[in-house]
Amino acid sequence: MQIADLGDVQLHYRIDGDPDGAPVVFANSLGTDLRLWDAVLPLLPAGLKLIRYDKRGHGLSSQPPAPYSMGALVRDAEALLDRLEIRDCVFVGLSIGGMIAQGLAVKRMDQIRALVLSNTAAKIGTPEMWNERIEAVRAGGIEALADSIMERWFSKDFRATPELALWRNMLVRQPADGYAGCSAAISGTDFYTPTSGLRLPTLGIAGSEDGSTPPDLVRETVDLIPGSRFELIRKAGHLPCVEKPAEYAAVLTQFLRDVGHVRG
Ligand SMILES: O=C(O)CCC(=O)CC(=O)O
Repeated sequence: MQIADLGDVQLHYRIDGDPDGAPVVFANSLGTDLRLWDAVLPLLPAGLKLIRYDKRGHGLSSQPPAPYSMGALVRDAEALLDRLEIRDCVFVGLSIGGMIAQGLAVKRMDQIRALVLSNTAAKIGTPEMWNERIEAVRAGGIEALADSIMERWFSKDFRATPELALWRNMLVRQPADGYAGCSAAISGTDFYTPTSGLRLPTLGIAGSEDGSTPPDLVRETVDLIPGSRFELIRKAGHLPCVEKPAEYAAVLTQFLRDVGHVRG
C-alpha cells in the first residue's frame, strides 16, 4: 500500500507486476476502489508495470469536501503520474475513469501513448440526473441507490451470484462525499469536442448489458478518435473487468501487443 501526498489530496495507489516494465495505468469507476482490477491484473502478460489508484473521495484516498471538478480529477491523475515518473503509459479508464483518461490525454500527450476507454463516454447522463442522484445520496446515503446501481453494474446472471454482495458492500462503504463529489464532476463534463481532437491508439470496451454506459454510447465516443477500435464483451454489465475478467484481459492484452507495449 502506498500513498502520494499531492498537497490538497492524498492518493492511495498500488504498483504490481514488473517495476521496470512498460507502464499501464488503471482508473476505476464511480463508487469503486482499486480492487476493481483484482481479477484482471494476474491475467495480463509479464513485463508490465501495473499502476492503479483510488481517486479522491474513494477507497483509502483522502476525501476533500464535495463537489469535485473533472479538472481536479484529471490534475490528480497527472500529478500522480508525474510523482511516479510515468511517461508513455497505456491508460485504462473505466466510466468516470475513462473521462479522466480523455481529459488527461488531451492535456498530457507525454504521459499517455494509448487509451483504453472502457464503459465510458465523452458525456454521461444529464445534469438533472446527476443532481437527483446527489440529492438522494445526501438524503439517504449511497445505500438508498445501491439496488438500482447493482442493476446497471451487473448482468442478471451475475446478480444471482453470492459475489454481488461483495461489490454492493464496496459501493455502500465509499464515502458519501466522495460519491457525490465525483457525481458533480461527471455532471459538469462534456468531452465531445476535446476527445474529437485526440490522435492516439484507442480501444473502446463495452458490456452488452451495461445499464450505465450502453454499448452504443461507448461506441459513439470511441468513434470520435480516428483509427480507434471497439470490443463488445457479451453477458456483462458496466463492470466487465469483474464479470468477465478473462475476456477483458484478452482484449486488453491484444491491444497492448498491437500498440507494441508487450512483445510476442
Ligand atoms: O460508473 C461511473 O463511473 C459513472 C457512471 C454511472 O452512472 C454508474 C452507475 O450507473 O452507477
